[in-house]
Amino acid sequence: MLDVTGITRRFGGVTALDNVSFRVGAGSITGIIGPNGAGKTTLFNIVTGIYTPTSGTVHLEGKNVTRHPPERLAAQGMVRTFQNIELFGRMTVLENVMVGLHTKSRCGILASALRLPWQIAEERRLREQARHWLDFTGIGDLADIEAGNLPFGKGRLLEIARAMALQPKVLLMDEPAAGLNSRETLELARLIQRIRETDVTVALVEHDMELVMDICEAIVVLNLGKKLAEGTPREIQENPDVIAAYLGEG
Ligand SMILES: Nc1ncnc2c1ncn2[C@@H]1O[C@H](COP(=O)(O)OP(=O)(O)OP(=O)(O)O)[C@@H](O)[C@H]1O
Repeated sequence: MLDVTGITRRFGGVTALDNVSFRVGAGSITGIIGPNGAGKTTLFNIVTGIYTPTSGTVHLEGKNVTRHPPERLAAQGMVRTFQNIELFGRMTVLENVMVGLHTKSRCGILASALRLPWQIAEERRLREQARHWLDFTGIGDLADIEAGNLPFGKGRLLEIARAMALQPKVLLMDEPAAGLNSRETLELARLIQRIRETDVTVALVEHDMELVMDICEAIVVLNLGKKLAEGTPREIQENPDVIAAYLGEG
């Protein structure tokens, strides 16, 4: 589904990533982990088109998408969520999802202001889709409140609803559990599993080991810019190099 091959990224004299390759299998939940400074964020930003690699390629379903900007990647089926949630605080929860849908619809926000009959029908269709994804993430009852008034954990669910509304093939999540309490993290785990059940491939960068070990079937470990290991949660937990890298961190 997603093939990352030989990615290197240098920032001046610092090699943040050194020849990193891995594959995210279709229909999998894949975790990318590693101690602080391992290169996870840099890798994520390269895969999602925010940074360009110094060398290496990214393929989505066999197509070379290296250096495609985020909007183009979204249209091709790769959508991401951010660690720092970016919502439109003065819009309602429902409108936040609809804004994303408008970018895909033939009816832009300005055009829809003209209120022609087909535009009204289109608007209704987008509203129903947006409601569907709010229900899916469990915040349908909050549709009409201002997004700025959402508690943090619900904001994260809204961001996921907004990403899912774009109907990605692969969803990349940047530390989805950051800032969540243990109950919210458990709910997030179940939600990510339900996302996968809708045939969306998931890759996540995450510090919460319990979450990663619970839901990922494949894990890639980075350390000091290099791929240290990859395998099942069990293989990773038993890998002496991985244990040493994490002990070294503490
Ligand atoms: N824009 C930049 N300019 C210079 N160096 C950078 C830049 N971005 C990252 N680096 C360096 O690249 C290395 C990898 O950083 P990165 O943020 O990708 O790691 P990380 O695994 O995401 O860490 P953390 O878990 O702490 O978020 C670090 O040495 C960092 O200092």
